[in-house]
Amino acid sequence: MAKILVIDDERSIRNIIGELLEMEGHTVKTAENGLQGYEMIGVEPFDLVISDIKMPEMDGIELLDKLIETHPDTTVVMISGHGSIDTAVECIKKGAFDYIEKPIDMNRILVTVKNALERGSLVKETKTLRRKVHKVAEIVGESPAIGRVKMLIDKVASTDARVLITGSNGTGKELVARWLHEKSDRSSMPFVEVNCAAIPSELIESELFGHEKGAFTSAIKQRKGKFEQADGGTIFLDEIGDMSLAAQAKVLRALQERKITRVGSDKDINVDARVLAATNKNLQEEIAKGNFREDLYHRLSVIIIHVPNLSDRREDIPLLVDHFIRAICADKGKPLSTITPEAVEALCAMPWTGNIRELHNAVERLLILSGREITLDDVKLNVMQANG
Ligand SMILES: Nc1ncnc2c1ncn2[C@@H]1O[C@H](COP(=O)(O)OP(=O)(O)OP(=O)(O)O)[C@@H](O)[C@H]1O
Repeated sequence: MAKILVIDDERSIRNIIGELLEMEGHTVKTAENGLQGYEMIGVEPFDLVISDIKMPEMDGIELLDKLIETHPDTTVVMISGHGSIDTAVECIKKGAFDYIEKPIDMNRILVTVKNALERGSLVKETKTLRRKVHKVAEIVGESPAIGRVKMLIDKVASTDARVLITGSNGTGKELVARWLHEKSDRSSMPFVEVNCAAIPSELIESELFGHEKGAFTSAIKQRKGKFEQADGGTIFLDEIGDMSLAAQAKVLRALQERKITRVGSDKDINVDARVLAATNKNLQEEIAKGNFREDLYHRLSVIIIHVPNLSDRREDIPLLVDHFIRAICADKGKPLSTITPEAVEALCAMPWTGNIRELHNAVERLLILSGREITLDDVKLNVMQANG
């Protein structure tokens, strides 16, 4: 059943609609004006908002405008008084789903709510399907080293345990994080990635936790942070070892209390996001140097998945080369190229300090620069020499 928020300054209207919908099995909360309602929506999500138009503090139109900006997926139904039908029609043009006229007709409410909830679930379903179409790439490899990684993914994905993914650049840490999400019960909800190294330290707090309008000079409107965007889903904190100590303290609080506060606000917001983190740094060393908080490390590393270097699983290289040739040719709409066994052997013997990303780029380069068959000479000329 759905969670519905009824906003009206007339208590009798709130009660009539509330009781009716509760009898239908829905969970109903009420607010006296737009401002109060908007604050409640900031704290917990609602499947449907039913709002009066004329109200003190913040009216229904202003509320609708704000919701379209900050909660575009929320379905809104307006309640219009005798004189405000034109305004109600305006609201529908803006994005409200429908309106109900006063005096309230019980049957009309039930039909409108049913339709509005159906629309809401269709929007969610479409998003889920869209996400499914962008399927997560396969983890290719049959070596014992990658087999252990896959086994750990299968074991821990469906738990809500926090996972720290370690390994060098380009080994596939992000891919592991995506699979942990994909194989979890949260897979129909968002997977939100944050590259902690790419965000300047003075912006990271607002990026992670959001901000209120006017919280700082460039905060021209309210914005949800990544933790809120990941509510119900997974947040992936990539390059966590590069996060400033100040930001680490804030993340620690979010993990301990499962609550966040937007910059410029003093209100706590509950968030239910599973946290995955990755790093190519040795966090124990960073702790010893005073660059990383030990308490945060222990919060993040309930499970540790180490993704091995490609040089430690060379037996996977032929499979990966074959996989990348097929994937890149299909992607570019090119006929399938082949590669000679000697060329594969040469690729297997290379150092691959950039790991799978480097191998992928090398195969892409070979497909561009070689003929339909990739030979040992092609590898020597375009990969070995190019890599010095
Ligand atoms: N086992 C694998 N099979 C197929 N493709 C893989 C595999 N592992 C990684 N890849 C591909 O290699 C590329 C690099 O992987 P990914 O971005 O996950 O690495 P990373 O460890 O997160 O890198 P960085 O530390 O630089 O962020 C991606 O295109 C990914 O899809």
